Amino acid sequence: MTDAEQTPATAAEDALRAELAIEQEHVDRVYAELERASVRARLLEAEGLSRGRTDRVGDVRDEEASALFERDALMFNAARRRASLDSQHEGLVFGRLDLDHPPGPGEGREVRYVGRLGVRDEDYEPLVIDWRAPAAAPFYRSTPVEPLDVLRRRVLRCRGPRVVGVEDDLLVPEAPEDIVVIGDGALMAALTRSRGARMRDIVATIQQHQDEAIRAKASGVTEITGGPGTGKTVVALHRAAYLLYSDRRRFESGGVLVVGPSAAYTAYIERVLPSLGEDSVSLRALGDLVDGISTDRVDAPAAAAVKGSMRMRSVLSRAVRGRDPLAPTEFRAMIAGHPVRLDAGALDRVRRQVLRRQRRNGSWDAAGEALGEAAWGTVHGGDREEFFDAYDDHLEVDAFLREWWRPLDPREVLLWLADPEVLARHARGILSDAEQAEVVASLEVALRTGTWSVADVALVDDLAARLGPPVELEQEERGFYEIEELDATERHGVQEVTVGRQRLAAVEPRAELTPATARERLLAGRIGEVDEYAHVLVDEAQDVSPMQWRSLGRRGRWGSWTVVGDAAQASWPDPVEAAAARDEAWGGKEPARFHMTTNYRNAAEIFDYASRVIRAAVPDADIPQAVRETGVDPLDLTVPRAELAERVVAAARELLHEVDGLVTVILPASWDALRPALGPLGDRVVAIDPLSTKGLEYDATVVVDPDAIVAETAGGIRTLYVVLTRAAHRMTVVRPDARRPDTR
Ligand SMILES: Nc1ncnc2c1ncn2[C@@H]1O[C@H](COP(=O)(O)OP(=O)(O)OP(=O)(O)O)[C@@H](O)[C@H]1O
Repeated sequence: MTDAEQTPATAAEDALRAELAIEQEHVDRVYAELERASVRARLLEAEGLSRGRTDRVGDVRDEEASALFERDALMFNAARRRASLDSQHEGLVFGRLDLDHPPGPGEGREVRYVGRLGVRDEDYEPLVIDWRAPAAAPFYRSTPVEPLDVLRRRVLRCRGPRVVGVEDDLLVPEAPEDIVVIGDGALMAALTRSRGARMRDIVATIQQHQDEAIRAKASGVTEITGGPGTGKTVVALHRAAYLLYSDRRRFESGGVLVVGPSAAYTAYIERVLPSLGEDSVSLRALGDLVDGISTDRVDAPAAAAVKGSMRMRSVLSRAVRGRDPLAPTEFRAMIAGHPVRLDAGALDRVRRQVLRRQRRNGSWDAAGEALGEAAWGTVHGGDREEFFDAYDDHLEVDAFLREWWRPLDPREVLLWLADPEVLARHARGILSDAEQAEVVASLEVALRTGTWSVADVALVDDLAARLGPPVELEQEERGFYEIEELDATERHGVQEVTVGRQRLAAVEPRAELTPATARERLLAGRIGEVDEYAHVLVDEAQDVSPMQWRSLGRRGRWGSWTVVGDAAQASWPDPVEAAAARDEAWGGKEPARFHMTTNYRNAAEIFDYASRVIRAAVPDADIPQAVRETGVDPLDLTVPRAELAERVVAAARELLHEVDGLVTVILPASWDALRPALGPLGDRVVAIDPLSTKGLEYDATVVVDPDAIVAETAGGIRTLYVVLTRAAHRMTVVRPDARRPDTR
């Protein structure tokens, strides 16, 4: 076939083949260089010389700093990460820029490759530039209006080391002859692809406005807002990777904490940072924020609202200063020949006096001294020094203190509030009777099920901060051996033993070993101390309660913040109180704000449907622009209530034919019984409750009974809006007919 006879289709295929071959050649060079680096790294390691970490210093915005990178160390890192990149079938090299610099220094043509990490050849020439380096910025920043010397931006699609596709954007009105342009643009290609069970990184197609948020300055607070699907989460994660790159010393040693609403969310995003080469970031759900507790159980909305409110602060403060229900209410002893008696009122005064200045768990000595002074105050006559010598060595005093001032576990203090009388004492004038009843009922659920709720975690954290870290009491020799022996006697059926006047709890099995009862399960293990971070990234910030903001604030006291949210998706009932708590957590810093306005997730038809729903209820909702049309409207089916289950199954089955990825059926609690009916459809169909869909996305969704979703969740219509914006490609809504009787 001559050139003249070649059809347009074959010409395009030939052009593509030729371009793929050119790119493959470069990618092969990169992998060969990495192979050499990996051999060198192994040698270094064998010699014990490897540091395993780059020595980067300063801010990489300063191009000069790149000269400080130590090549071998950099390459070691690169080699170490290659294995994980290969296993994920992600491209190490994903971009190419063809630049044409104007006359002056460095004028003329230049080709730059952009990838997940920087690789240099033996002459220190860059083969690939790390996407976060300043030299890669034009890859994200160039536009036809401001091309930044870029002629063509090319996205390479690789499977492992193999180049399988390219997509080009031309940045100048007309391409020079040698510049071939392929495809319709990488962004649309990426958005049309099927979604997996895990979020993917977007390094190859970050948009200009997203790049600005990613590279925003590292200090202070960066706030990213925008409607559903605008890339807030994925941008924030790329920002975390950028911060680690730009100031690794500060952020790797200080730590970066990423917090999301649920364990399902952290599982969904967990691949993004490793695929960008960062695995030193700590991902936590709000229910896992405190070491020693891990939960995803949520309270009923009314209880969660009370427990998350700032008013709980005062209740907890009173509880910590209040009387330990297990503490003795009288102190009696014969000290240096003086009978001493302190009643409950006197003991209360001593306790309040100590706690005015010190935290409970760190004040054993102070409590002992104050008790001694109070005891001495009741003695008439006698020698003070003699009295205190006897007091200090008195076994009964020690035994009393061990009960009266025992170290308190914050979880135990929270459980005190399950007693309505105790709660009423501490919550008087703060919580209404109905609110107190909610708290009691929710703690009863904890005691019944042996599981904390997500809202409890912030309360435990607050109490832990008030109580101070638990201290191990020194074991008196006598007590120590006896307690050990008591464990043995228990095995012989001994139920209760007394040392002096102290009853020991030796009969209780150790919670960590045999968490038999629900209460023991609640108290098993230990509450860890607060880890502080150099950067805290909070996603779905609109749902964080005031008490949860306090927990986060403790972790980011000295750090910088990235906060991501959309008020229209909020399920927290008091946004004003939450905003005040949030500002307090940030230390009153004024945020740098970035607002995202393009919805990259939903097909325009799906998002139109969702935005009509939210606009009716929240006219000022932040509505982004959806960029991708499929030509297929969502289906909205009203079916007889008795047929709902089979119609949902049929809808899910239908969608399985239309998409490649997951079909997710979103079920309000009242339709939860429908789950087993979905089982036979296989593992591409999953069922989930409305609240757990926060931050997630699927190829297709079946939304069951939207009115029930509104009625049964704290966020009401806002939760429904979240649910309606989860599908990328297809959505079917199935609602029971309210007018038809419940029969076929
Ligand atoms: N530049 C981009 N290139 C390719 N895909 C993108 C880009 N920006 C966003 N996306 C995709 O759009 C989808 C939505 O992104 P993301 O989940 O971060 O949005 P969000 O604003 O956090 O949404 P929501 O608030 O609804 O949870 C994701 O699949 C993400 O990968």
